[in-house]
Amino acid sequence: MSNETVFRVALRGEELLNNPRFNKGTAFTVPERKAFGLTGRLPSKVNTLDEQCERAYQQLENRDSDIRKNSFLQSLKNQNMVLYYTLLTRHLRELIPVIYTPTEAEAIADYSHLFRRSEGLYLTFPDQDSMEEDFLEQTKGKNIDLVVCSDSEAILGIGDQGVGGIGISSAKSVIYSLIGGINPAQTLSVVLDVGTNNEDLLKDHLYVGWRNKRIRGEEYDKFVDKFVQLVRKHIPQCLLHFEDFGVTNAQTLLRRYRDTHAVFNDDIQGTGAVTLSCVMAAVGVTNSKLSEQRYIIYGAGSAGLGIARQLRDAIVSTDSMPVAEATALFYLIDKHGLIKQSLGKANIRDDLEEFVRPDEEWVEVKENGAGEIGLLETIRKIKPTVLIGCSTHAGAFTEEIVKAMADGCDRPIILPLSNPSKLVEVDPKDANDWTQGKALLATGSPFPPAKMPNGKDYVIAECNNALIYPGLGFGAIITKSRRMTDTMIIAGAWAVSSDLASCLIAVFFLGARRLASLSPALKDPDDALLPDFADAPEVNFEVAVAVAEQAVEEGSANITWKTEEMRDKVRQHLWRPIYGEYVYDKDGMA
Ligand SMILES: NC(=O)C1=CN([C@@H]2O[C@H](COP(=O)(O)OP(=O)(O)OC[C@H]3O[C@@H](n4cnc5c(N)ncnc54)[C@H](O)[C@@H]3O)[C@@H](O)[C@H]2O)C=CC1
Ligand SMILES: CC(=O)C(=O)O
Ligand SMILES: [Mg+2]
Repeated sequence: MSNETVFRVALRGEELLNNPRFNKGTAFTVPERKAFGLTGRLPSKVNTLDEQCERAYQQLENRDSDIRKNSFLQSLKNQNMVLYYTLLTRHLRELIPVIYTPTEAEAIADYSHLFRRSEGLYLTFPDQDSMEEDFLEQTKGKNIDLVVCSDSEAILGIGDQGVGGIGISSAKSVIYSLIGGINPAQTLSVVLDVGTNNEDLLKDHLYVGWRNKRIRGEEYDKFVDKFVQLVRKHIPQCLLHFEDFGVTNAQTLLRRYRDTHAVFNDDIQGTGAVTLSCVMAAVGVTNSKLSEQRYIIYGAGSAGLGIARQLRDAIVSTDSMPVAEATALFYLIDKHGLIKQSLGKANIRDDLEEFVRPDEEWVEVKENGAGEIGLLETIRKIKPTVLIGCSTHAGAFTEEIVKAMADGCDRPIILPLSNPSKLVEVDPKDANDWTQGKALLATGSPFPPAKMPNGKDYVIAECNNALIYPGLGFGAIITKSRRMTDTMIIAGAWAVSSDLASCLIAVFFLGARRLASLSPALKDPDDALLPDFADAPEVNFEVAVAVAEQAVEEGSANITWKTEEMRDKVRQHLWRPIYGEYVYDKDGMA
């Protein structure tokens, strides 16, 4: 059970007050104060958690900017974990943007100036000889279920942030607990500090990371491998989540480790899953099928390729379309324009091979001023129904582009997904106005509602992987906690091929379908394409149940839960922030 109500605790006095996991501050009861040597260390009033929340919220509201609120919440997290998560839970919609995108991007970019205290495990390239010791210092006896790691090369859309990338590992871990229900004490946030190519950081004398150019090639691979092998050796049952790696390493690491450990790349798989849910909901509104769309993916990096593959795989499995035919529905555009044969090997990454368009398709299309087939040329020729942005190219979907989309179909599906908000490909309000409310829209960061021509609000769904990865991960964790290695093997018989990634993709697909089924737009076509983040815990509960059901049904987990008891079983594993009752025990938790 994740929510014990009586804790045997070995800490006393200052040590207890300084431990965020166990500290209750003014909520320590009188008997606890006596038992733990706290009476003289606290003011006499015993507060309820409600009162503490009220006070903390007032203090938060006094901060005049989101970045200051972010710092305040960071401090609170370091002081009192239950209060931190309770406050976030009670003001979820308001505070997610403060602890996650867009504000966390600002906090990461200014990490070395805002730094106060450690947020997790910092593994630095020159210190690799002591990696195992450092790793064990933070993991021993903790029963870690989840490790979130980043090498910081591609943080959100703001690029290489060096050691500051610990901020994204830590924010993603918090979201797992807040929305997914994973016990925060059983998560570990890691930054792999392999240097940085961010000149501003290298020049900054206050930079707290390793001041060195980014390590590449064999040295990098060995360093990351050393870390992954430690995870496998010491916490073999955990889910290892990769976040915001550069696109080449992201693909390579997923490929390299997916057969031997439960690894998950959020930018590829999580984004693919949430975008699939969003597009499923949108085609529900237009009363069409995934296989009846033509897709442009603008920005063919980790997210773009993950989305293309996830949508393509879904088309193959739901609409029974052959793989080659489904793949041909996709047009990927990157920095050098449409990805087509004549761009040549030098401009096309190997992993994009299957999506390369044949040149003969474009011989009659006039290139743009840069000598490329750009976004506009592609839209005019193929009349896409879906346009997805994950390019970090702010404002790329101009009025001309958006109107060209609307010229080609009645209800264009336009998803500018780049984060943070300032990098969005188009402000959804503009896209809505330019198409007289016809565009079906969702963004990667939160935006205010747009106005429909009839004066009604059009709620802009947030199509962010955080709406689905906590449930996917939680479902996978409770499933794999029994015997993950067997899961890989057994799932092979069920899934497309015998590797864990295929199993997870299949399982994720079910999670995505469950999320899509919760779309408000399916009840009212003018409503949001995805559920609101305020409902994210309930939504992710459903996702976790779907994932667990699938894992049990296919026999990929050694658990005997019956379908009808699945919801209760998943619920029992959910962690929620509550203060337990403490009993002093010198051999208890510390
Ligand atoms: N909403 C969500 O859940 C998610 C959103 N994202 C966002 O998507 C964006 C990309 O993220 P990743 O794929 O992880 O980064 P990435 O660096 O792997 O990919 C970005 C791609 O865009 C291309 N690109 C850059 N400028 C371009 C331009 N002017 N025209 C066309 N392509 C261009 C790059 O060459 C690269 O291939 C970021 O802003 C990120 O925050 C990423 C993951 C999840
Ligand atoms: C949401 C996310 O993972 C990103 O923007 O990178
Ligand atoms: Mg990311």
